Amino acid sequence: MDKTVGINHSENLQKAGWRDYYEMTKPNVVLLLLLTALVGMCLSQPGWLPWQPLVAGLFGIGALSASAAVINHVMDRRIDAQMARTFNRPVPKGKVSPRQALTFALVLALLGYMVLEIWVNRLTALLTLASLVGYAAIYTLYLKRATPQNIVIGGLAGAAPPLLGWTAMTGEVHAHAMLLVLIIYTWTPPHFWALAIHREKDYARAKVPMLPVTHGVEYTKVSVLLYTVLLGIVCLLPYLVGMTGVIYLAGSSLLNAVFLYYALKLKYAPKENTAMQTFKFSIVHLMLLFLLLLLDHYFKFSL
Ligand code: HEM
Ligand SMILES: CC(C)=CCC/C(C)=C/CC/C(C)=C/COP(=O)(O)OP(=O)(O)O
Repeated sequence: MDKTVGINHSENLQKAGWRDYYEMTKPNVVLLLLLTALVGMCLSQPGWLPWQPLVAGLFGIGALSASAAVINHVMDRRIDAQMARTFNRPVPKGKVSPRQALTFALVLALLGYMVLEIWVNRLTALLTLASLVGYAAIYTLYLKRATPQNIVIGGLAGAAPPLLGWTAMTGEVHAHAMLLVLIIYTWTPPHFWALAIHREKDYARAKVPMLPVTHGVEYTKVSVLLYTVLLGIVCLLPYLVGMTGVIYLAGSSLLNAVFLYYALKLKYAPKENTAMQTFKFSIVHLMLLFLLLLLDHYFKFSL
């Protein structure tokens, strides 16, 4: 059955509540982004963090990320209306008008930017704003519709938060922060393409040129596998440059072995739900990987 309904133009058919606004901020994604920003903050220095850049930094990065997510809901409303996964979102449903959503996004962005500028530093404010533009404008408005490499290029915006956390504490870009960015950047293709394989028909119907639509599911599975191997190598770098210790090395190797198992299964012995399982595991993988970085860091300083 075709569950998609198209945009509901009869204004406010159902009244919008705070839950609709909350949903548009992609809260689970923003929470994980904030964990990676927090890890960037913690790894930038030994011992306890100063509370002002900690609280203001997380608030500002969170508010600008949420704003980017709301803008994505507005700009993608026509695409979202055609996909089973997204047709029920507040904007395509007509619960929140594009103008209301954009006003909400503007308030979040102004608030977030001001907090970063006043209580953190200008470098962090500008880099976070650049990430918002990278995701909400460059990825959403252009790349997503233009090329199957959309998420590879656009992934840089979502990978930025560890660097944003680091600069919030130190005011400087550091090579160790760039390694954390590189990890998320390499993680993004298997994270997203696993889901895109599962939702290939959705994307085809909405005419979004995602890799499984343009190059086929088998080609995408090979790409997931290759990026997962690359991720395993990139995850070794923090240990090899002396940034982390053996706790991280052992834990991350285990996580990457499990990710590789899913990627191999997806290519060579898939069941109906393997793609979705791989996508779900990617989220657990990134969360545990960044928690491991924290554990490893504080263990080193407690010795
Ligand atoms: C260009 C980069 C990215 C793309 C295209 C992408 C794509 C997606 C998509 C389409 C979903 C929705 C799945 C659904 O609704 O069932 C999703 C979910 C998710 N993504 Fe990503 N993602 C990207 C980067 C990231 C980053 C950087 C993070 C965090 C560090 C992240 C964390 C998550 C989380 C936590 C979910 C689950 C959300 C939920 O269950 O509500 N993603 N991703
Ligand atoms: C300031 C800053 C760090 C900004 C980055 C913000 C951000 C929310 C990044 C996450 C990337 C993401 C969820 C992409 C999916 O978009 P999609 O349109 O492909 O997925 P959808 O179909 O679920 O909307």
